This record gives sequence, C-alpha cells and structure tokens, in this order.
Amino acid sequence: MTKIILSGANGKMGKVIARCTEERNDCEIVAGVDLNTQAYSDFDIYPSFSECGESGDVIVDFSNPAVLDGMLDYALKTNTPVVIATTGYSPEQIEKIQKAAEQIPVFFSFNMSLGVNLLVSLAKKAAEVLGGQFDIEIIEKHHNQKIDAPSGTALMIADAINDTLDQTQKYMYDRHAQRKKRDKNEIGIHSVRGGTIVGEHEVIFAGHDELLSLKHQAMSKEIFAVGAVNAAVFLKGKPAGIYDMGKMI
Ligand SMILES: NC(=O)C1=CN([C@@H]2O[C@H](COP(=O)(O)OP(=O)(O)OC[C@H]3O[C@@H](n4cnc5c(N)ncnc54)[C@H](OP(=O)(O)O)[C@@H]3O)[C@@H](O)[C@H]2O)C=CC1
Ligand SMILES: O=C(O)C1=N[C@H](C(=O)O)C[C@H](O)C1
Repeated sequence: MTKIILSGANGKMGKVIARCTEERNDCEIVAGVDLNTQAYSDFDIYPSFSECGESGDVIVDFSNPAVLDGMLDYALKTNTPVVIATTGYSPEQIEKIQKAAEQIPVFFSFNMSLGVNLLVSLAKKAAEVLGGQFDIEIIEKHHNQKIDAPSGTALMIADAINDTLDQTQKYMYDRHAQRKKRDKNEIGIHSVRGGTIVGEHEVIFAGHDELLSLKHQAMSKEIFAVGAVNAAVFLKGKPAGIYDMGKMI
C-alpha cells in the first residue's frame, strides 16, 4: 500500500486524484497540503508542508510553483519521494528540482498522460526528418482557470524538438510586436484559454504546399490523475534520481 501526501489537495486536480485513489487498493491518501484546509474526505489538510504532521511514502504535487521550496525541504528532510506535476516553474526552480533528485527519487513530468508521451516521441521523429525544411509551431488550448502560459506540456514538446535539432531553435511566444518575416530557426508557441477545455496540444510542421499535424486532446482530468497515481506507486522504493513517463511505461 503506497501512502500518499497530496499537495494541492483542494485544487481541481487534487480532488480528481482523491476520487481516483478511492477506487484503488494499492494506495491511499494519508494527508493533504493546500491553502484551503477544508477537509472533504477522511484525511486532514494542512496549510503548508512545515505544518504537515503526517508522513507518507510519496508526495503527489499538483499545486503552484510557490509550494516548491517548502515541499522540497520537507521531502529532503523526511527522505520522501515526490511526483511533481505542477507547471509554471522558473529555470532556477527546475534546477532546484534536479538537485533534489540527487538525494531523493523525483518523478517530474509536465504531462502525466500516456498520449502526450507518445506525441513527444512522434514530434521528435518528425523533427528529425523535417527539421530545417518545415516551420514548426505548437498550439496549446486550456480552460480559463489556468494560471501559467504557455503550458508546461507545450514547453516540454518544444524542448524535446529543440534537443533533436541540437538546440538550434529560438522560441517565439508572441508575434504581436514583430515587424519581420518568420525566422527559419524558430518554434512558435501559442496559447488559447477558454471555457472548460481540459488540454489540447498540437504541433504543426508546415512545409511548401504540405502540412503535418500531430495533436493530442485530453477528454478528462482523470488521465492525468491516473498517470500521477501510477507514478507514485512506481516511485516508492526507487533509488534517488529523476524519473518520467518514458521510464515508467
Ligand atoms: N503534469 C500534469 O499532467 C498536469 C499538471 N497540472 C498542473 O497542476 C497544477 C494544479 O492544477 P489545478 O489543480 O488545475 O489547479 P488549481 O488552482 O485548481 O489547484 C491548485 C491548488 O493549490 C493550491 N495552492 C496554491 N498556492 C498554494 C500555496 N502557496 N500553498 C498551498 N497550496 C497552494 C490552490 O489554492 P488556491 O485555489 O486557494 O490558490 C489550489 O487549491 C497546475 O500547475 C497545472 O498546470 C494540471 C493537470 C495535469
Ligand atoms: O493546467 C492544466 O489543466 C494542465 N496543465 C498541464 C500543462 O501545463 O501542460 C498539463 C495539462 O495539459 C493540463
């Protein structure tokens, strides 16, 4: 039985995770952390990690970048593995996560769905073949409650393509102020926000008279919850290091 501490317990994803663990017999939530400490299930919710009086086997985090420092302090002090799904981190925060992974197991992915993991592989393959000849643009669409833009997944896809193309690409987030043609070595990244869109990511490779499009559409938040809970069960007992979807499936 994997005992989970749920960070962001009162958020949209936190509540889906709580529901998802109730249907499983290999894990349970023993405590939550959230600014809103109102309990809705049979575990207590603490306002911060420094006030969390429980211990668990793994922390699962869908919260806010502001939680990172306190969460990593707690995880390092108590030697607790962490599944980090939150997006919107600064480069310094990402470095901090990587440093923590030298001491504890950290599962870190901006998208916990199976399909996006495959989309990343397909986009890398397409970039290998078409990079340099086709223009690459990423369009992400999310609900109107999302705080960060572009999405963590859009950046993860762009980084994977850029790795394949030997870091030759610049990211272009906004052409509003541009008074020039598109640069050959750029990846355009565009964000749409509206309604209850769960999450869509499309990568287009636009060439002369032809266009290739790779698209993933999330139909529910459950796909992320299932991936994150599977990651928590997978992470228990693993040695220190950085893990992602590719290492789990
Ligand atoms: N990797 C993946 O597959 C996925 C990642 N995500 C990411 O997960 C994160 C959460 O998403 P979602 O559940 O939709 O967002 P919500 O805003 O619904 O939930 C976040 C929760 O964290 C709480 N919170 C914010 N700041 C703090 C703080 N300083 N200390 C303690 N709790 C805090 C919020 O409280 P309050 O509302 O009071 O601010 C809220 O209850 C986002 O970064 C999102 O991008 C989402 C889906 C999939
Ligand atoms: O905030 C969300 O909802 C989501 N965020 C993640 C991201 O920023 O990529 C993943 C998913 O698309 C849903």
